[in-house]
Amino acid sequence: MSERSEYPKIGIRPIIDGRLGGVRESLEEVTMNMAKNIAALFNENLRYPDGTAIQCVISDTCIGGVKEATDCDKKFKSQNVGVSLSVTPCWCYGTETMDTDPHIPKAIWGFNGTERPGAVYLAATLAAHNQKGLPSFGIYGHDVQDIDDKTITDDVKKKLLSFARAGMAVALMKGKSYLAIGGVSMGIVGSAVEPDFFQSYLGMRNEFVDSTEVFRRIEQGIYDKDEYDKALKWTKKNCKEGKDYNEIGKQRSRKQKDGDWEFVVKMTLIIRDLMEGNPKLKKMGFGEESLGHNALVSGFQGQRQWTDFLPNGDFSEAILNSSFDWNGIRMPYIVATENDSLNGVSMLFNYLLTNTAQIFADVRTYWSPDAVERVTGWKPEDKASQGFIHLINSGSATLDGTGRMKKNGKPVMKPFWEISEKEKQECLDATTWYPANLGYFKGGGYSSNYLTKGGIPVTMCRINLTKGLGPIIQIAEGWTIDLPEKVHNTLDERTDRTWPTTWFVPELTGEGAFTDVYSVMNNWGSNHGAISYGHIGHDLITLASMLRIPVCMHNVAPERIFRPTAWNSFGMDIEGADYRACSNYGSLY
Ligand SMILES: C[C@H](O)[C@@H](O)[C@@H](O)C(=O)CO
Ligand SMILES: [Mn+2]
Repeated sequence: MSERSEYPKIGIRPIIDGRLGGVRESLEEVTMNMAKNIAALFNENLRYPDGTAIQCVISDTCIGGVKEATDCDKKFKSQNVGVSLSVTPCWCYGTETMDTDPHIPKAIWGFNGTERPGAVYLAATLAAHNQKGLPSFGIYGHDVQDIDDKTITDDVKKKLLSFARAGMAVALMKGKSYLAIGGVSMGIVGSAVEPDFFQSYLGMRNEFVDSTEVFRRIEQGIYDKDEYDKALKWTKKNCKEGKDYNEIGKQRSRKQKDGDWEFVVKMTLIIRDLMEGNPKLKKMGFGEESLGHNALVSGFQGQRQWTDFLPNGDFSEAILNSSFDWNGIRMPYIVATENDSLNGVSMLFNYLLTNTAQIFADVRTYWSPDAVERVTGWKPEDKASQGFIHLINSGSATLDGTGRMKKNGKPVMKPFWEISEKEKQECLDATTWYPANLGYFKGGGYSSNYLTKGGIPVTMCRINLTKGLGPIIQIAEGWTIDLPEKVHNTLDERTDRTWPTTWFVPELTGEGAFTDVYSVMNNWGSNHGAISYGHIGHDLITLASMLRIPVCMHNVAPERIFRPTAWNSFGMDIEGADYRACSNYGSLY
C-alpha cells in the first residue's frame, strides 16, 4: 500500500464573498475557521489503510473569485488532493469559485446561519454543478446556527464523514492495480477480468501474471529466505492442522503434507511480493521482481489447473486477507480467490470504507425453516426463524471473520491498529487448517476452517456486470447468527466441512428482494459476496454514486442514503433516479 506521503489528501476550499471594503474582511476569519474545523474533524475521525490520520490540504486563501479558485486548484494538484470539499458561511459567486475538476468527488457545506446566506450559495453552486455536469454532494444543517457557532452538528458531521470516507475510497483506487494471478477459475465470469470496467469506472489498471510465475519464484528461490524461515516456524506454531477427511487410500503422506506447508508458505510470500514488491528481492539480485505490480487488490485463480497438481492457494488467500501473520498485526491484503475480480472489487470497496479485513464467500445455500427442521429436527427460532443463508468458500475468508475480536463485549471485526495480541491469537486458535479436499484440490494443500460467531452486524455486497447496462452493485445489511452446535455440524457436514462458515440473516424490509430471506438469495446476482463488518450500506451507496454505479438491490433506509444533489433532477423514485443519473453521467473516467 502507498506510503503515507503518497496517500491522496482531502482538499478543503473556504469560499467567501469577495467584496472588499467590509464584507469580505468581516468573514475572512470565520470562513477560514470553518475549513480548519473540518480538517480537524477529518483528521480525528478518519484513517488511511495504514492507520495514519487522513491528511487535509486547505486553500492558502479564502476563495472569493476565479483567481483564488485556480490558485487553490494548482495547490491541490501539487499536493495529490483526491477529494474536494467547499465550505462557506456566506453568499459567494458560484461559477467563479466552484471546483471544476471532473474527476474528483466533491461536496459543498453551506452553513445554515441567516446572518449571511451560506445556504443560498450552496443552492446556487449546486445548480451550477448540475448544469455543468459536475455532480456534487450538498450538505446543509437542519437547524439554524449563529454565525460564530463553530459546532459541527451531528447531522452535518454524519454527511461530512460519509462523503469523506467514500471520496477517499475513490481516490485511493485511482491509478492502483488489480493483479490477476492465473486465469479464469472454473468458468466463473467474475474471473474473466474486464479491464474496461476497472479503467473507466475505478480509474484502476489491470495487471496479469500467469500462475507459473509463482511456481518459478518457488523453484528459483525468489523470496526472502529469512522471512520464509520465520514464517514457516510461525505457521507450524500457530496454524493447527486438522483431521484428514480424505479417503484413507488417497490421503497425502506426512512427507507430502509437510512439503505442502513449506510450499503454501512460500506461495504466500510470493503473492504478497507480486502485489506490492519487496526491496529485499533487489538485494538478492531480482530487481524486476522487487518492483511488484502496484496492486491494491489481487485474485489468485484458486481452482483448476494449478490446484490440479500443486498445493492450493487457500492458506495464502486466508492469511493475506487477515490482519496478522508472522510479522505481527498488520494491514490486510485484499486477495480474491477463484480470481473473481468483481468480488475482489466488492471486498476492496468494503475495505476502503471500513479499514477492516473482509470475508469472501459463496452465497451457497438458503436454508428455509422447514428444510432445517426436516434435516436436523430443530425448528429455527429468533433471528433464524425466517431461515438463513450459508456463506462459505475455501480460501479468501479473513481469520478476523472468526468473530473473536470484541468491542464493548460484542464480537466485531476491527481495523488492524485496534486489534490486540490476544484477539489475534484467539482468531488463530479458532481456525483449523484441514488437509485440502483432494476431490477439489488434487494437488493438496490446506483449507482454513472456522465458524463465525453470531451477533455481528455485517454488510454483504457484490458488483456485477450486465451487458448493455454496465456495472451494478447489490447490498444486503444483516447479522451473523449462531446455530445450535449439532445443527451447524449437520448442515456444514453436508457440504464442505473443511471450509470457513458464516451463517447470515439479512435485515428484511418486507419488499422486493428483501421480502424474505429466500428472496435475498434468489436475487443475488452471483455465486459470491463480499462480507464486511458493520452496517455500511449507506457508505457503499454514496461510493457507488460517486463512481456512477447504480444500486440494483439494497435494504438501507431512505433517510440514510446520501447521493449527489443532481440525482434529485432524475425523479422522485430515488432508486430509478439513481439509474437515470448514472446512465446520464456515465463512468467517472
Ligand atoms: C465446488 C467448487 O470447487 C467450489 O469451490 C465452489 O463452491 C465455488 O466456490 C464456486 O464459486
Ligand atoms: Mn466460490
